[in-house]
Amino acid sequence: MVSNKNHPQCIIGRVATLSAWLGRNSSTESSTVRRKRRRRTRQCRWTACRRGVCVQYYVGVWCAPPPPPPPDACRLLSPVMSGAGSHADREEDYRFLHSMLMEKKLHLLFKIHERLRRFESRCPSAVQEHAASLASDLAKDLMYQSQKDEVKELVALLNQALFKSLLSVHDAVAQKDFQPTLPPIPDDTLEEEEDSVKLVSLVKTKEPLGATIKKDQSTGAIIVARIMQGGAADKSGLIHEGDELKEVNGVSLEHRKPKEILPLLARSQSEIKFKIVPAFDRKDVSSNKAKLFVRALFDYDPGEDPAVPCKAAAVAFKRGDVLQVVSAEDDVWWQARLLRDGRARAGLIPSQQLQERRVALQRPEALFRPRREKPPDEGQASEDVDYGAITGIHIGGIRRSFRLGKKSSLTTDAAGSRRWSAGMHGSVCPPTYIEVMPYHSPPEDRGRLVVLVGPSGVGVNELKRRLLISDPDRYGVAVPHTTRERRAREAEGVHYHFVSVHAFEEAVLKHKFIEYGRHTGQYYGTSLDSVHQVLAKGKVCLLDVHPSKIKVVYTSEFKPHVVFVKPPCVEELRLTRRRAEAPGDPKDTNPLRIFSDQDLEDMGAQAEAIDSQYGHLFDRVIINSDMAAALRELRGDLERTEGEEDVRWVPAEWIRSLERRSCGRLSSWI
Ligand SMILES: Nc1ncnc2c1ncn2[C@@H]1O[C@H](COP(=O)(O)OP(=O)(O)OP(=O)(O)O)[C@@H](O)[C@H]1O
Repeated sequence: MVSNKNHPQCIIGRVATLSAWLGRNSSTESSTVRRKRRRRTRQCRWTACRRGVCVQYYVGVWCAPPPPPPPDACRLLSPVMSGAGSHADREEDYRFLHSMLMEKKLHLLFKIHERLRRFESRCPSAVQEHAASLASDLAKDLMYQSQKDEVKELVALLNQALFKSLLSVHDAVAQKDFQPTLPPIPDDTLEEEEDSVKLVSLVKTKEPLGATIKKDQSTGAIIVARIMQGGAADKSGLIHEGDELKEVNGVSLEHRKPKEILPLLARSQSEIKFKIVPAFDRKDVSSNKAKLFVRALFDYDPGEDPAVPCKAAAVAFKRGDVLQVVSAEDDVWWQARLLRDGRARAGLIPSQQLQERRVALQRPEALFRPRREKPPDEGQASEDVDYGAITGIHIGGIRRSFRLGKKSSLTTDAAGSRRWSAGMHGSVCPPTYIEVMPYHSPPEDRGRLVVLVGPSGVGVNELKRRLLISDPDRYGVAVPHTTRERRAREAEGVHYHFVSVHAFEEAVLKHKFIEYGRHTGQYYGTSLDSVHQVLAKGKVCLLDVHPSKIKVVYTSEFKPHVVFVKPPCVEELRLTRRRAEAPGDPKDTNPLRIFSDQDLEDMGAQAEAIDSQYGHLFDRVIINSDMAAALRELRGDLERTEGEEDVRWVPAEWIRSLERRSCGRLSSWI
């Protein structure tokens, strides 16, 4: 709100004359005057009309036409370059000079310089430095003078908090009142050997300072170790990492330990004064504000971390949380904001490197063993229960999944862990962070892949079946392939794709299956093509797979929504599952699925193993205690994610699948 000296007409000028305008119809102003006024005024005004009376309020700056631009400094670079060729002896020198002078940042600097020069030449100065008090006086005067609606409206406007803030900002700028006034520097402040001491005075608020300090082991000096981005120290722009703190509120910090300094800060009332020796080679971190978003693949509680430099400055998070990394400069501790927290202030989190080291120290050796590929017969298929007629609708693909068999003999803890570690690790990368980006699915993108995973017997099939019945137009399942004979009432492409052994094995070799297995000498499998067919109909394709197969469809092409169906605690399982009925045809030869105590315990153990190894891929966890409630939750979740209100954080690799290099820093991990 600064105006040009030659045209000193700013808001205060207008407000001061408003009382004289009241009651005057705007039509009394000549159209030429109005035109001129409009031309000179930036487009920030509003009009109040009451009973034919029109009052115009102007907010803004009256500007003079801009002076002619000075010669473009960027254009000067071309002749410099063409002349440089003859002076540069070596091709290498010329190329260096060329890249330096043609650097985009250099050109931007020139542009900024030119703009500043142009602005400076206008000598802007405020015509009124006390707009806020003037407006407040005016409001008081008007309040008792007239009962007209226009007067009341003007008084209301002048009393608006936003308007008052605007005027006080104007006054602060006009008075160049940008910082609290510092007391004069005492004569004895500068010791002889210190030629560069800075006195910083910060107004104390409830907000923490947002900085950590440490003692330099070699010199004993107290050094600013970290400045949290968005914190009070960062916003002040006056304290930087590496600065040496000499005094706090006049108290010397010599021979003091960092923990003795905190009480000094706490003791100060309205202002904290620092005497600082600025860091010699301070890096400019302001240009380095990263826009890196990551999803945490582990839980982190600073309270439990003895190595964190400052627990209060650290951020606690849960696996699956999205964090914005604002500084990854430090190899050990990054600074990040927790998105669900909504706070602007960043805190410390372990860097990817640190977390990898920690995991490597903790992980049992078994996890580093090379992965053993299982032959398809080994536990991949357990049984095949045919589809059934569900309330009159034949729905293909309802079957017991090829997930690890519930009748597996691998039920002991040791066997269970062997099973998970051997078959489910796609990689030996330790889980740290995965780079993610926000993704809004386009409204026309109706087809969607939903992957359901869970331990055997938890109810994945039952949930899928009920979801299909609830809305067969919206949901679909991939029709599986089999090499067994077609039975009566079975239709090709509806219940199964019946193919020869040769065709099946050829498809296996061409990696056309998401998963496949053998049962009683026959192949069964779910192909990528059959998923495509469901999606092509604009339906949500429900796919239940063994968790180790998520990675086959965890691609930018499918962008699946992964739901983990989790069992409740064993006591609750006992109550709800003891005599659970099997899905499908009630005339089925095995209508009841009987769960022994051991089965229920195994289910819980499997769920834990799946969760710990694949949890980072889950978009949603649904606990299937009461079937109706779980179904409601699943439907609600799918409907919500189909809508536009939820932003999905998907692996950056999906979004930038064409620019693989960009993910080099944080490789995605499955
Ligand atoms: N919340 C529940 N309450 C009671 N019974 C349930 C519940 N959820 C599932 N069941 C029952 O548990 C049995 C197993 O369910 P389902 O076949 O859906 O499991 P699954 O996870 O698909 O197992 P698998 O992969 O081994 O086929 C079924 O008889 C089903 O009716």
